[in-house]
Amino acid sequence: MFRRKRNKNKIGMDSRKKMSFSSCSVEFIYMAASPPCRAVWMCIKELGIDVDMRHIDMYKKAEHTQPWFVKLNPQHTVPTINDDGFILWESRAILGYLVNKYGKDDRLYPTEPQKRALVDRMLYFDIGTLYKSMVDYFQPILYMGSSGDPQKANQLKSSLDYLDQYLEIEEYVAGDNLTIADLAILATVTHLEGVEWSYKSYENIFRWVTKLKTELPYYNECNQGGINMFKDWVKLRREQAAATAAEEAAKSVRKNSRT
Ligand SMILES: N[C@@H](CCC(=O)N[C@@H](CS)C(=O)NCC(=O)O)C(=O)O
Repeated sequence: MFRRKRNKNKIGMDSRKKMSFSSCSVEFIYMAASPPCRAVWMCIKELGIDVDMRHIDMYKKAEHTQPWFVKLNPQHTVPTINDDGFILWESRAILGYLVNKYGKDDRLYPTEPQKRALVDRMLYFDIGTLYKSMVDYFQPILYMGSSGDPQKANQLKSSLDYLDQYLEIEEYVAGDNLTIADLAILATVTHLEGVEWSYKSYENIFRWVTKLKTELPYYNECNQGGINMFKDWVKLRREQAAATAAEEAAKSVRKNSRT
């Protein structure tokens, strides 16, 4: 287990925001554009707890590679929390921990075994199927300029089909009230807005997202800025990929005209 003493002075105060609700000692290290971070942020709001928010810029400054952060989390992923020396990463583990430790009741993460199993099933569905298929499809496009593997696109579509089926019979993804599985999956699905992949044709998903966007008073605060940040980054990556392709084409024309 990673435990570190909390040392506020090591971490610059400029990037910190204090959220004041009921008192706790959690430091939340996040990047707004990251879906797992948005999920944890929504959970913090839902629980009404007081956290120190530390934003790190992974896009322009690669702050997640700085020694202080790698020392804290060798996997250098956000979200990461520091709860008075208890360090935890992996968003779905963080969601469960925050509710277990700070929830006034077990509504967001039921303790009754079968109810909890249904929430866990959807959290595992998210990390192993839905979020995974989204990353598998979009990462080669955004990082390597690939045009997109149709087989991976189909995997993403079938993950969305499964979710759409689940939501045909349920109000929320794991039953008839909001749980941490909704927060995780809401953050995943809305990430598609950043790459302009429409999920409107998945009627039940669209209805559920629209409902949560109006039902959760903190939705915009925790999500909209991050989705826009991601959108800008996607635009930049696409422009860079187009410029590289144009340069390669010009090189090849020059080479052919010489031979
Ligand atoms: N399964 C992890 C995924 C975390 C993750 O990959 N976060 C990305 C941002 S969305 C990250 O920190 N990437 C930096 C890196 O992997 O070095 C979770 O849910 O927390």
